[in-house]
Amino acid sequence: MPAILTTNQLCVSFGEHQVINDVNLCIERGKLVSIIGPNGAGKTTLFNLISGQIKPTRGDISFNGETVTKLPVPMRVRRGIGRSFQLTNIFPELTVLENIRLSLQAAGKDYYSIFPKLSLRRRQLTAADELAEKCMLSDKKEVFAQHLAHGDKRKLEIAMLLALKTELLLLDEPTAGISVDDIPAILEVIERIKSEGRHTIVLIEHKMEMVLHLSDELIVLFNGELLAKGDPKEIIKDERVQTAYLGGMHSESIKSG
Ligand SMILES: Nc1ncnc2c1ncn2[C@@H]1O[C@H](COP(=O)(O)OP(=O)(O)OP(=O)(O)O)[C@@H](O)[C@H]1O
Repeated sequence: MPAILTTNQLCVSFGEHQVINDVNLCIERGKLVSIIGPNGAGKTTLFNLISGQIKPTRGDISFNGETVTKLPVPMRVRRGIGRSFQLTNIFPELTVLENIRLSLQAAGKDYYSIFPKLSLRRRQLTAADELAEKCMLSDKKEVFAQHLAHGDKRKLEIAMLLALKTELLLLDEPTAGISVDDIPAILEVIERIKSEGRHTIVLIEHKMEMVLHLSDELIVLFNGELLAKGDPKEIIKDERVQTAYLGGMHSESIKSG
C-alpha cells in the first residue's frame, strides 16, 4: 500500500527545547494509525507540523508524493489534509446542515460566489444530509450548533472535515471532554469512516481500549522521538513502551537505549 504521508528527519525546537526530534513517519493510505505517548511527548506538536500550524526547524513532510513542508494551512486543506480543531471552526449560530453545507461550498469551485446556483445549493444540501447521517446527526440536522451536546459537536466537526474532501483526517483526542455515554457514538462514526476505506485517519488518543480497538498501527512518541511503530498488540507488549508509560525513561534520549 503506498504512503499517503511521510515525514523525513522532522525536527522542531522552541528555543532550546527540542520538541520533535528526527521523526521519520510513513503512514499508509486507508489505514487508521494512532499516535500515543505520555503527556508532553510531542503528539499535538506533530499534528501542528503536519497540518501546517507550525513549520519545522529541519526535515520534510510529503503528502501524496508532494512536498508540503512550506505550504500554509489553507493550501494543505485544499490538498486533503484536515484536522479537527476542537470545535473552533463550527459556526454556532448556524444549523448542523448549514455548517456542513458551508464546508461543502468551501471545498467546491463556487467558494467565492455570493449567489451560488440554486441547483448547486440543492445538491450541497443533499450531500450535507448524507454526511449528517454518516456522522449520526440525522436527528439534529436543524439544530443550531450552539445547542448541540459536546459529543454531537465533535461529530459535526468530523462531518465538516469530510465535507471539505479531506483525505487525511487528523483527529486530536476526539473523545476528550465527552460524557462516557457519548463515546460509543464517536467510536462508531470513526469506524464507519474507516470501513469505507476512502480516508486515512491519524488519531491522538489516550483511551487505550479505544486505540487498540480501532488502530491498524500504533506509533509511540516519547520525548519527541519515535519510540516504536507497528502492530498495536505487539507494540503495547514492548518493554520500552511500557517503561515510557510508567515514567521510567524520563528525559534521556531513547536512541541511546
Ligand atoms: N508553541 C510552543 N512553545 C513552546 N513550547 C511548546 C510549544 N508547543 C508545545 N510546546 C512544548 O512541547 C512539548 C510537547 O507538547 P505537546 O502538546 O506536543 O505534547 P503532547 O504529547 O500532545 O501532550 P498531551 O498528551 O499532554 O497533549 C511540551 O513540553 C510543550 O510544553
